[in-house]
Amino acid sequence: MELHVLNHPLVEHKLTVLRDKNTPSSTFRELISELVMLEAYEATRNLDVVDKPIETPVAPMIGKHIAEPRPIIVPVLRAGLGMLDGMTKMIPSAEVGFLGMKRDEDNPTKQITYANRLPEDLTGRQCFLIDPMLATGGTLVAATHYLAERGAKDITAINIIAAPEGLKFVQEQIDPSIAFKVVVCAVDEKLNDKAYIVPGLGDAGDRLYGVID
Ligand SMILES: O=P(O)(O)OC[C@H]1O[C@H](OP(=O)(O)OP(=O)(O)O)[C@H](O)[C@@H]1O
Ligand SMILES: O=c1cc[nH]c(=O)[nH]1
Ligand SMILES: [Mg+2]
Repeated sequence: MELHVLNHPLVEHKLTVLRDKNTPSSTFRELISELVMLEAYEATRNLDVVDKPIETPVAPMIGKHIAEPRPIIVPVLRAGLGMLDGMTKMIPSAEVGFLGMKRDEDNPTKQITYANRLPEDLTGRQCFLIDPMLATGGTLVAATHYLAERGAKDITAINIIAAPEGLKFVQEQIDPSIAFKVVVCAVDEKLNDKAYIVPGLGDAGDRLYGVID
């Protein structure tokens, strides 16, 4: 597993505003979108491209173009949806698949998968799993298995904040034959007794969309 932590003053500034409990949902949504665009720069460093001959107004040249099959972005609902608009701005030609997963808060290492809308065959596709929080790592492992069962061999997870415990769990659980990368803005201190990231930012889904249960 390859881990990239964005070390950048702009990221640190935006993250601090994001974490602040007094930041309203409207600003929280904008910041998530801006942060994922900055992460996308690192996350897409190995995006497959092919030569593309074009003519500028001055001369012909061979440029680069995103290769087929198109990359696929998979937001993990709900909170991952908050990162979708930033990702599709950065890769407008990507396809989007959906995975609805929710932690069982009475047993946070368990997830309930309540929705999926993904191509059956992901062979040869570069996949980008987006979800703001990597806490116990259970959701990311389950989502990665889901994609791997469909043939995905190149998966990049883009999270805003990760916990060290979750990163360790993911590292242990992901099949080493998968090219697997995790890009995060910060690795926090620890999990609390409810498996929330400390200091974290609280429940990302609730801060984006409100408390529904
Ligand atoms: O690493 P884990 O311990 O699995 O926790 C991380 C998961 O928890 C949150 O989703 P949540 O279950 O709160 O669902 P929501 O997005 O609908 O709020 C978050 O968006 C991740 O999907
Ligand atoms: O801190 C956490 C842990 C899981 N899910 C969240 O949204 N936040
Ligand atoms: Mg939630």
